[in-house]
Amino acid sequence: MIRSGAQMARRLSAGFLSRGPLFSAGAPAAGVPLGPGTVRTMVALPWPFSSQPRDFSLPNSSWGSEMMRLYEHYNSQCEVVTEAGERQRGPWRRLPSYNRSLKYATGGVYLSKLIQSKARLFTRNIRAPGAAFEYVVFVNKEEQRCVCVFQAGHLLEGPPGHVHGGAIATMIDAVTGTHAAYLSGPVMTANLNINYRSPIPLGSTVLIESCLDKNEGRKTFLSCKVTSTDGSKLHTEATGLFLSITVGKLLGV
Ligand SMILES: CCCCCCCCCCCCCCCC(=O)SCCNC(=O)CCNC(=O)[C@H](O)C(C)(C)COP(=O)(O)OP(=O)(O)OC[C@H]1O[C@@H](n2cnc3c(N)ncnc32)[C@H](O)[C@@H]1OP(=O)(O)O
Repeated sequence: MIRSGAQMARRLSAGFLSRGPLFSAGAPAAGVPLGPGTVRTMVALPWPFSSQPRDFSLPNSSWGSEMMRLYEHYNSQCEVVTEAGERQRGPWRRLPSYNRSLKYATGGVYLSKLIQSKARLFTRNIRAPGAAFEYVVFVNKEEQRCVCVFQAGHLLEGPPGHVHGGAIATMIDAVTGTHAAYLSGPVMTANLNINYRSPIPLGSTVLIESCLDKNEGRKTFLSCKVTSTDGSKLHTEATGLFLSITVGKLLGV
């Protein structure tokens, strides 16, 4: 059956809307029950021999002690054990991250084929662990807050020994954009306003925090701070405006 671009966009749009949040990843997390009596475990085979997509938000050998400490801090709050010994979802949720982000977003596989099969998420296309953007994003739905633990690799140098301002802007866009998409569905960055307050040493781990300021119709306003991991040093602050878009907009119909 031949469909017009507009028909295809409507179908995809309906698919996105009816199939839940963008971040229901294609591959289930480790140990997630799939149905009565079945538990699929995502075995940590050394990439690239695994048939599963690589989730870049999981620890790898390049992560330093501070990156690991903060990962464990937030990850331990993704699941809590009640007094009765039951496991329950905690206040935080780790968002998976793939280099074909659209393909592994719910319903995105068709869209990723239509747009460009070779497309890769900019921050996730350098294979060497630790060379560039190492990060993991956690969201707290109740507090409408998002935290990213970011370790900046040697390929991101700008001023000698420090992180390039464009790489910092990239991470701010990625974190606030992910947060906006989590809150509001498909969005595009309309405005980013960034103030650089103190340089980030290359190789260091920093925290990038995004908070919802307000929602007004199609507009999601967020503010963002990049700080040292103990919060004592402010590196960068930013505000962002994201506009909700239809899938048709991405397809240009
Ligand atoms: C399907 C997705 C699944 C994804 C699942 C995986 C997720 C994996 C996470 C990856 C995370 C990476 C996140 C990267 C995100 C980018 O980097 S996006 C790339 C950079 N951004 C762009 O290229 C956007 C380019 N600009 C545009 O396409 C269009 O201008 C926009 C932003 C879509 C807006 O166009 P529009 O929809 O026609 O809206 P328009 O009618 O012009 O304006 C609507 C309202 O917004 C206001 N407005 C528009 N622009 C502005 C502005 N710059 N400043 C202030 N107000 C503005 C207007 O004044 C108007 O206000 P009202 O009059 O309604 O009060």
